[in-house]
Order: sequence, then C-alpha cells, then structure tokens
Amino acid sequence: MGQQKVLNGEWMQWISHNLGNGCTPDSVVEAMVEGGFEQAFAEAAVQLSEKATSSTFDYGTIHFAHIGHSIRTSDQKVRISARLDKPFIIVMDNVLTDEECDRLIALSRDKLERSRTVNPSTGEDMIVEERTSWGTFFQVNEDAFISRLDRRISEIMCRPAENGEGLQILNYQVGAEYKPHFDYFEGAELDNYLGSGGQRVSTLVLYLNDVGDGGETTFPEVGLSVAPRKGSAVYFEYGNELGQLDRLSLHGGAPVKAGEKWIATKWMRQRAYTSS
Ligand SMILES: O=C(O)CCC(=O)C(=O)O
Ligand SMILES: [Fe+2]
Repeated sequence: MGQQKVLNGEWMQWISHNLGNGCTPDSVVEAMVEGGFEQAFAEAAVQLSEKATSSTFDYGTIHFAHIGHSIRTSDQKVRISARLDKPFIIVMDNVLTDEECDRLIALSRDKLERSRTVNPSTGEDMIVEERTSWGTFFQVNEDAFISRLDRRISEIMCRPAENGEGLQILNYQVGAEYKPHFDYFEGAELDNYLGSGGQRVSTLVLYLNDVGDGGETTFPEVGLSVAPRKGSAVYFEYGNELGQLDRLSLHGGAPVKAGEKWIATKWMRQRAYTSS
C-alpha cells in the first residue's frame, strides 16, 4: 500500500470524531498508521486536531451582534429564520434580491474554473475529489455592484469589509458536492494562507438559486442541514477572540440531486486581509 500523505476531510472528521468520543490520541495514531499513514504524519495530524479541540470553544465571545428577527443593513432588511447556539449558526432570508442573485450568476458563468483545495500536508493548492464544484472569485470592492454587496455582507457579519476575502462563487452540477471540512486553516496550510489577515473566523454562504433537489449545506456534528433557497444565506462562526476554533463547525455541501446549485461564499479573517 502507498503511503498516505494527504489528510482529506473524511480523515479530519474521523480524527476529531474519535478524539471527541474519548479515544486516546495514541490509539487514533495507531489506527491511522494501519490505514497507511506514516507515524510522524499521523502524530502531527492528531496533535493539530487535539489542539483545536482541547480547549472547549468559548461561545461567550460570539461576534454576531444582531438581536431580534431581522437585520437592518444600510440597504436591505434581512430576516433571521433559524439560529443554533453550538455551533453558532444563523439561517437568514432576503439577503440578496432575485436580481442580485441572477446578476452574480451571469457575471460568473464564463469565468468558472474547477475548484481547488489546499493540501494540508504541503500547503499547496490542488484539485481533489472532495470538492467537485466549479468556481470563481470577485476582488473586494471590484466594482460598484460588488462593493454594495461586500458592504451589506460586512454589516451582516459584524466585521469590516477589509477583513473579508473576495466573494467566491461556486457552481455545483448534479452529483457535485463539497465533502465535510473546516473553513479555518490547519497544518501546513497555516504558513501559506494566514497572511496579514490571520485565521478565518466566520463564513456566510449565500444561495443564488433554488436547487431542484439535494445540495443542502450540512453540519454533520450536529445533524443539521440547510436547504438552499434563492436569496437566503447561512452564517456560521468558528474562531473566537481567544484563538479557539470550533470543531463543531464541520460542514459540507451535499451532492446536488437535481438541477444545479449556485452559491456565493464570504470568508472573514481576524484582521484586514490583503490577498497576495
Ligand atoms: O456548498 C455549500 O453549501 C457549502 C460551501 C462551503 O462550505 C464553502 O464554500 O466553504
Ligand atoms: Fe466551507
């Protein structure tokens, strides 16, 4: 058997699940070695996972500051339809108008490229089976239209627009999915991706169309799935002021069963972020 060097989402989920269920780190490493990983690689992966999970996440420092059923941004009245405290997840409607959704899709359609993921053992970008969507990016404040959305999103996420990465557009065709993963960086990714902005702390996934069937955003640690609906969005927060990361934020995009799925994703960093 060839040596495994890549820690995919399934292995990451498996490690944190077993540690969370009380398995000793040594037994988890042993099972990984049996599964084809090098001892040193397995130890490093388990250590990282332990570090992220050992301190129970302090939900007292949640950044999302809106109270009540709605969020009034400078140009939109967003409605809150569901909320989960642990992990911290907010589902909301009326974030984008139908016209805004259609326009984002139209502007992206011809620019799509196969989505890439970061290889956590080398920090390099790579194409992986974990992620079978196609995507493209807009620069922060790229034009007046994107600027207006970046401002609204920043008001919803309670973080300055400069802390955001450029809005990412993803398109999933039937069968395409994004297997469960964390949005924060781990392992070798840290060196390559932290940059000036530091760690990722929160995500807003905006749904740009109604999907025929499937394509839910799933949170497997808590058994929650959010159905995509044009103009609505799901917000989740996983990095706090204490530098802790919330492993319950594990999430994925379930396979699309009918139709196609279009989303826009905004990732916020701890500080102002300039892409290199
Ligand atoms: O496709 C989805 O619903 C989730 C997307 C996602 O996890 C991401 O863009 O980071
Ligand atoms: Fe994600």
